[in-house]
Amino acid sequence: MLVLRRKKKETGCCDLYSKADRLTWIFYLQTSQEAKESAEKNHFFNVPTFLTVSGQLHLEAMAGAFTHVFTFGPTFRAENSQSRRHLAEFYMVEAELSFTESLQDIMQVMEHLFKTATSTVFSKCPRDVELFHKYVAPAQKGRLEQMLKNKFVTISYNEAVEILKQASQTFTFKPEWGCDLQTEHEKYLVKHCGEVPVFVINYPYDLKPFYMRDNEDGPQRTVAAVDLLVPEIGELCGGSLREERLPFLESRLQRLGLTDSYQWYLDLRKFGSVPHGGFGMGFERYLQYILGVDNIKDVIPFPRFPHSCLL
Ligand SMILES: NC(=O)C[C@H](N)C(=O)O
Repeated sequence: MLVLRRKKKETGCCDLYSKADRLTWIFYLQTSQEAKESAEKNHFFNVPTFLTVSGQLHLEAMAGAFTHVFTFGPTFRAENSQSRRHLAEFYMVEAELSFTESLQDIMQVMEHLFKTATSTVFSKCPRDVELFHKYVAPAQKGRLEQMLKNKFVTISYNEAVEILKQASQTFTFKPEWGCDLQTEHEKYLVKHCGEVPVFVINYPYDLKPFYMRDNEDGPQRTVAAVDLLVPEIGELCGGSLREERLPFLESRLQRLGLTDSYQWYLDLRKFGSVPHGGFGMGFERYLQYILGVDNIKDVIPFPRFPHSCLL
């Protein structure tokens, strides 16, 4: 954690904590209806409060003032998944960069962060790393050293779907343009590219959240989104250019019926915005990958996942 924090600081990033989000962890987890009722009764914040899924929108506000910002903290997902790569609470390092107009700029920062953090962990904590590479995943060290020397591969979502369609392997989920990539697809793509980290870029518009920038390559066809897939794990990082154009954002939020909830976010554009983008990297998945740990629940002291919150 310290290495990631230091790496971001060294590159001139400003360290921020989304405090309002953090306050929400101390509250009892509730459904949105329960939260609304209890907020009406108790008037603590006067509004329903929730566990945060990401610090991104707060970072976007701060990137307007400080240009390059990052945060590192707990985030929550209510996905009912018992897989060896999902947690209900996980830590995420997130960065946001102003004055960037290309997804390549974001990918460069992602790759640089991954590589410099990993080399630093290897050189500063050799005994801890050695323990895992000796007893848990003996082949991992060589693979990672190789990976650090080579440039990550980039393919578009269109190319990814074509590769999957031409695969001799039969998938449980048939690959189709417009459908999300499943774990089995991600694994195949990484294998196809030589078991190296792979950036998949330009996903279908309808698959991605409202804040991603329309590529204008057809009527709402793709957005400037990127996912970084790594061997054994699948998605490690996700990011995008953000939609900084007010009319685009307004019409998308309107179609989704979210205009009122995100008025403050629209105001960021209304009163002056710049092209910007960012990404998030799951910390436990990062540890899983560099140490070669099979189950995500083994890289966090108190794993919380569906139907289990022991401590
Ligand atoms: N900061 C990011 O781009 C991460 C993204 N908001 C996510 O939750 O995956």
